[in-house]
Amino acid sequence: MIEITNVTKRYGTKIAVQGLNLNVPAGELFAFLGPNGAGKTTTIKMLCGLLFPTEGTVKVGGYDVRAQGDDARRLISYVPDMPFLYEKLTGREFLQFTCDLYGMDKARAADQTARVIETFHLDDFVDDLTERYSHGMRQRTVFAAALVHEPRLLIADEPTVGLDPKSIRELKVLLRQQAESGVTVFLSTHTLDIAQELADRIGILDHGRLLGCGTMTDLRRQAAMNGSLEDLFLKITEEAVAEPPVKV
Ligand SMILES: Nc1ncnc2c1ncn2[C@@H]1O[C@H](COP(=O)(O)OP(=O)(O)OP(=O)(O)O)[C@@H](O)[C@H]1O
Repeated sequence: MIEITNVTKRYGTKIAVQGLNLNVPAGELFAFLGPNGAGKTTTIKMLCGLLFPTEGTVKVGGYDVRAQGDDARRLISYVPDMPFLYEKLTGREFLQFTCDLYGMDKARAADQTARVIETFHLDDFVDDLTERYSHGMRQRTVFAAALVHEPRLLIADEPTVGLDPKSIRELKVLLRQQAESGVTVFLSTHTLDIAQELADRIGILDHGRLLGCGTMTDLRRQAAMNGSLEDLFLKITEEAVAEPPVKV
């Protein structure tokens, strides 16, 4: 579903992503980790077509994000770490607006809107203006909007930050269910225990280079140690200096 091939992204002389190769198959829950400034957001923006690589290609669902952007974007939903809602719309109006953006016909939009309102337990507040929502209510509404058009690739940047334990549990269940239903989930996070618990595979990026990528077993083998993802992450990033990037 995701094919990133030899991608480098420069901002002027600054190299944010360097020689990145990464394939993520359909239905995988992939966690993308890295210290601050590693290049995660830059990579995500290239996946969504918000930025283009300086070198290399990014494909989603077989579509080149640059040359066939409309086709690629139809498959994608992106939930950024600071989700945006139109404050003067109600949650329901925001969902309708999202359905319109994706060109959904009225019947499908109505069915899908009802489905996500139920899934995310929005009934109690979906007809209130979103400016009155708490962080958790906003996050649930944003995820509902992200899934209302049934994307094939769901990209979520730090989705659990600021949520209470029950909402985190619900979100974790939802992300796994999405992956099991065939949706590719690309999760960028600093919360390593969530990545360890949820992800099929984990990629570790630092200074724009992919230092490690695989299952927990693969990463333990690479780091030559048994430990938590936190232990592996610290070892791999600390040992990374001057190591060549991993090709996946
Ligand atoms: N618009 C920009 N212009 C110049 N440099 C940028 C720009 N955006 C990002 N960078 C730089 O590119 C590098 C990668 O940034 P990016 O935001 O992709 O990292 P990140 O892994 O998402 O970090 P964080 O975890 O802190 O959000 C950083 O050194 C950052 O300063």
